[in-house]
Amino acid sequence: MPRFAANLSMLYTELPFLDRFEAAARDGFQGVEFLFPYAFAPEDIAARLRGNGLQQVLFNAPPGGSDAAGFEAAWAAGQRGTAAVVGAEADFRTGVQWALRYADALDCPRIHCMAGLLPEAASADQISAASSVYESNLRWAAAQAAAAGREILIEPINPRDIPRFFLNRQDDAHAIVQKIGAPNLKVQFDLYHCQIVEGDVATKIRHYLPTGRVGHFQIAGVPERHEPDVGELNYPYLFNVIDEVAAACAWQGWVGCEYRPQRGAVPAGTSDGLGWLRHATA
Ligand SMILES: O=C(O)C(=O)[C@H](O)CO
Ligand SMILES: [Mg+2]
Repeated sequence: MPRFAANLSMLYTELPFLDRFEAAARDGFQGVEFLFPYAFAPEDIAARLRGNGLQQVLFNAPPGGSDAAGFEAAWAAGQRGTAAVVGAEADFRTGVQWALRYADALDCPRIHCMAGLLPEAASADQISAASSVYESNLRWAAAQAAAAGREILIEPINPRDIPRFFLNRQDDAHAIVQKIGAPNLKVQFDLYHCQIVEGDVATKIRHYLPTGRVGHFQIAGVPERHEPDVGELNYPYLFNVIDEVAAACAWQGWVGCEYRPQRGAVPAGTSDGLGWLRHATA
């Protein structure tokens, strides 16, 4: 079975953030991911990782803004990344530098750089300008990350959850990664978003995983974004597909569990809903 990482921004939210690490380890996770570490000192997060025998496998570069308070304010104001946002190039670079410092402290191999939003009713010229900024920002970020031994990931996100998000489709993500051609620039393949936007998920795993351009998977039930055993995707089948293809191409990444638990009562809500994980790893 794939290696599963708990997404601590969505799982265990019944607990304070720093206590979620222990809860994840107690449930058998060996890796964790989350959106943003910037509200906490890197050494405090590193201590929780070490103390619970966990690996940090992924987190996001800031969503906008230029310092820790600004990052939180940007997220609260609806900013969803700066990589493809014309005029936000300085914030993008500052954000990547912050992320690389945290990645070093947390020994985290991957950083997700969210693309950000297009303007309302974007014209063809505005879309083309966003594409150019996206390409030059990602080239720069991949070079910075390569020097630090890290990967940069980009993720297609469905436009129902994030209207006007610049990157929605797997083929568009792979096209930009191929065009830039940096070996440490990869795609974060979130099966939840893929199913909502385009479907044909198993075939896309078989097509894209062997290219070497997939850096990470994420999962959730569709359409409610609850546990993976709730909804229209057959995850036991998809886990077998990932296993089979990963073995054939020696892929050794992680599958992030990025869903909102629906089962059980607080405080055991997240753990109660992990029957799917116990079944998958039995
Ligand atoms: O929303 C998702 O699927 C993600 O993975 C982002 O990192 C969070 O917006
Ligand atoms: Mg995701």
